[in-house]
Amino acid sequence: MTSPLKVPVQMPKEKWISGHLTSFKQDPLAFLDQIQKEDTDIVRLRFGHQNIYHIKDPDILKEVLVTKADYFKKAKSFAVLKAFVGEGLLTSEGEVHKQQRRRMQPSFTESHLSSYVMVMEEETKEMMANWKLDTPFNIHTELMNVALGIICRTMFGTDVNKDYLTISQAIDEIMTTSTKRIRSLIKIPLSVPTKENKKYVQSILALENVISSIIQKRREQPTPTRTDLLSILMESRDKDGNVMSERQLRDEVMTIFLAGHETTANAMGWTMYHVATHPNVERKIMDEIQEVVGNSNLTYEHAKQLTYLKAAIHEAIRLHPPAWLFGREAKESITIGENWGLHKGDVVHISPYVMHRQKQYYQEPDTFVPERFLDDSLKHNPRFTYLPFGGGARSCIGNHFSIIEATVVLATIYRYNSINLDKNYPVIPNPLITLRPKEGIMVTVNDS
Ligand code: HEM
Repeated sequence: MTSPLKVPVQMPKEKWISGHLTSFKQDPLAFLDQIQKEDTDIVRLRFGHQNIYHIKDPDILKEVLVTKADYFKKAKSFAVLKAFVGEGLLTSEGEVHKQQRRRMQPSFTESHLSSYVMVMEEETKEMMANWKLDTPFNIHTELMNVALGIICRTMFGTDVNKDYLTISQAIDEIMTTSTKRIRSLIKIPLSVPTKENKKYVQSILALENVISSIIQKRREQPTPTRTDLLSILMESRDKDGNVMSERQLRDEVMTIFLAGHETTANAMGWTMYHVATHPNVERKIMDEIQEVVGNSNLTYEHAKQLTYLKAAIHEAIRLHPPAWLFGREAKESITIGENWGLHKGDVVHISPYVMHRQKQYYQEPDTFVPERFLDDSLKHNPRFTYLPFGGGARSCIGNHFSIIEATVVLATIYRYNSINLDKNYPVIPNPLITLRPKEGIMVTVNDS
């Protein structure tokens, strides 16, 4: 006899129509703290008519992301992202996804990563050349621009220097409005010309223009010896010998363009924020850089050896994971964990923010301690207690790229500078699609 399906505990305080969506929208991180406090592996929520199961147990996460992954697809909220990334790697499903992932993987292998280090260092030095000592500035904006420069040069073999302002304004608009649309029960179709829709569509068009000119430039100056991602995408053929459609090419370039710089810039920003509030950590990072790199140019081998800096990056994205919440949707009825029953269409929430702050896996979970990634304290933790890059077949393709990038950029900065937070500007996390510092991070720079 099969045991009856279990129904997870329902979060308290739901509203009649919106369910828990109203309290979630008011303060998403405080809402996640409430979920953290619930003494159960899965918490049941309702956003309007949508059932949501928030999973807190690493073994059940493994089922959703790995062992039973075929029963799930990307969550419905990803439909909003399709307005700008279309059917790129992040949002596509099934065979299209598998084929595209196979095509793009070579750009992320170790041999390619090592060839990107010089560009990463160069872009960082160019950024630093404009810094004025002891004058406050927003380092988060600088990191966004440097990450954008790096992704464009390494993946698409071009730079977009003159477009920084247009791009950053468009991205801010897209992030804010998409988040609003994801959290609205009623979404006004983009074809309806409301003021908000018009601004949103214009921002998407502004990015599309940037992407089109990247592709156009390559068409006008093809270089057969190139091996960057753009060449791979433009030259690869399917089993019938056909090249990728214009639309697919645009979607993949847009996906890498967006997913490849915003998240890494946030990871670097949060690391700099935590390091600035822990001067002893900054000192250790500087000493390590001096010991490993000395007076040489930074290389991939150096980056691999900067273990303390990398521990600080991992610790920062433990506390402030750029991808703080993502989801899946059940394609059919299925049970997970101890016979918890999900129906077709139910949504599963996975939050690195929640997983990374669980007391049973992290001592003093809210404290910044890079050393925990170097000693044995996390050794016995189950696999999905740390998942800043997701897991399974849909895990982040840019995982190693972003860690190398953050290591090279931050090593180049801390090699020459000490960074102090400007106390007049508090740093507040803003959970949009990614977890960003709300008004950026104001700092002053001193010689080290
Ligand atoms: C610290 C930086 C980054 C973080 C925290 C991050 C996080 C994530 C997470 C959590 C996922 C999985 C989402 C899901 O399962 O629904 C993901 C997927 C993805 N990421 Fe990243 N990412 C980062 C950097 C990058 C970079 C540098 C690139 C590209 C150069 C990139 C491209 C992608 C793509 C294309 C996917 C979809 C992969 C697939 O479904 O096959 N990401 N990322």
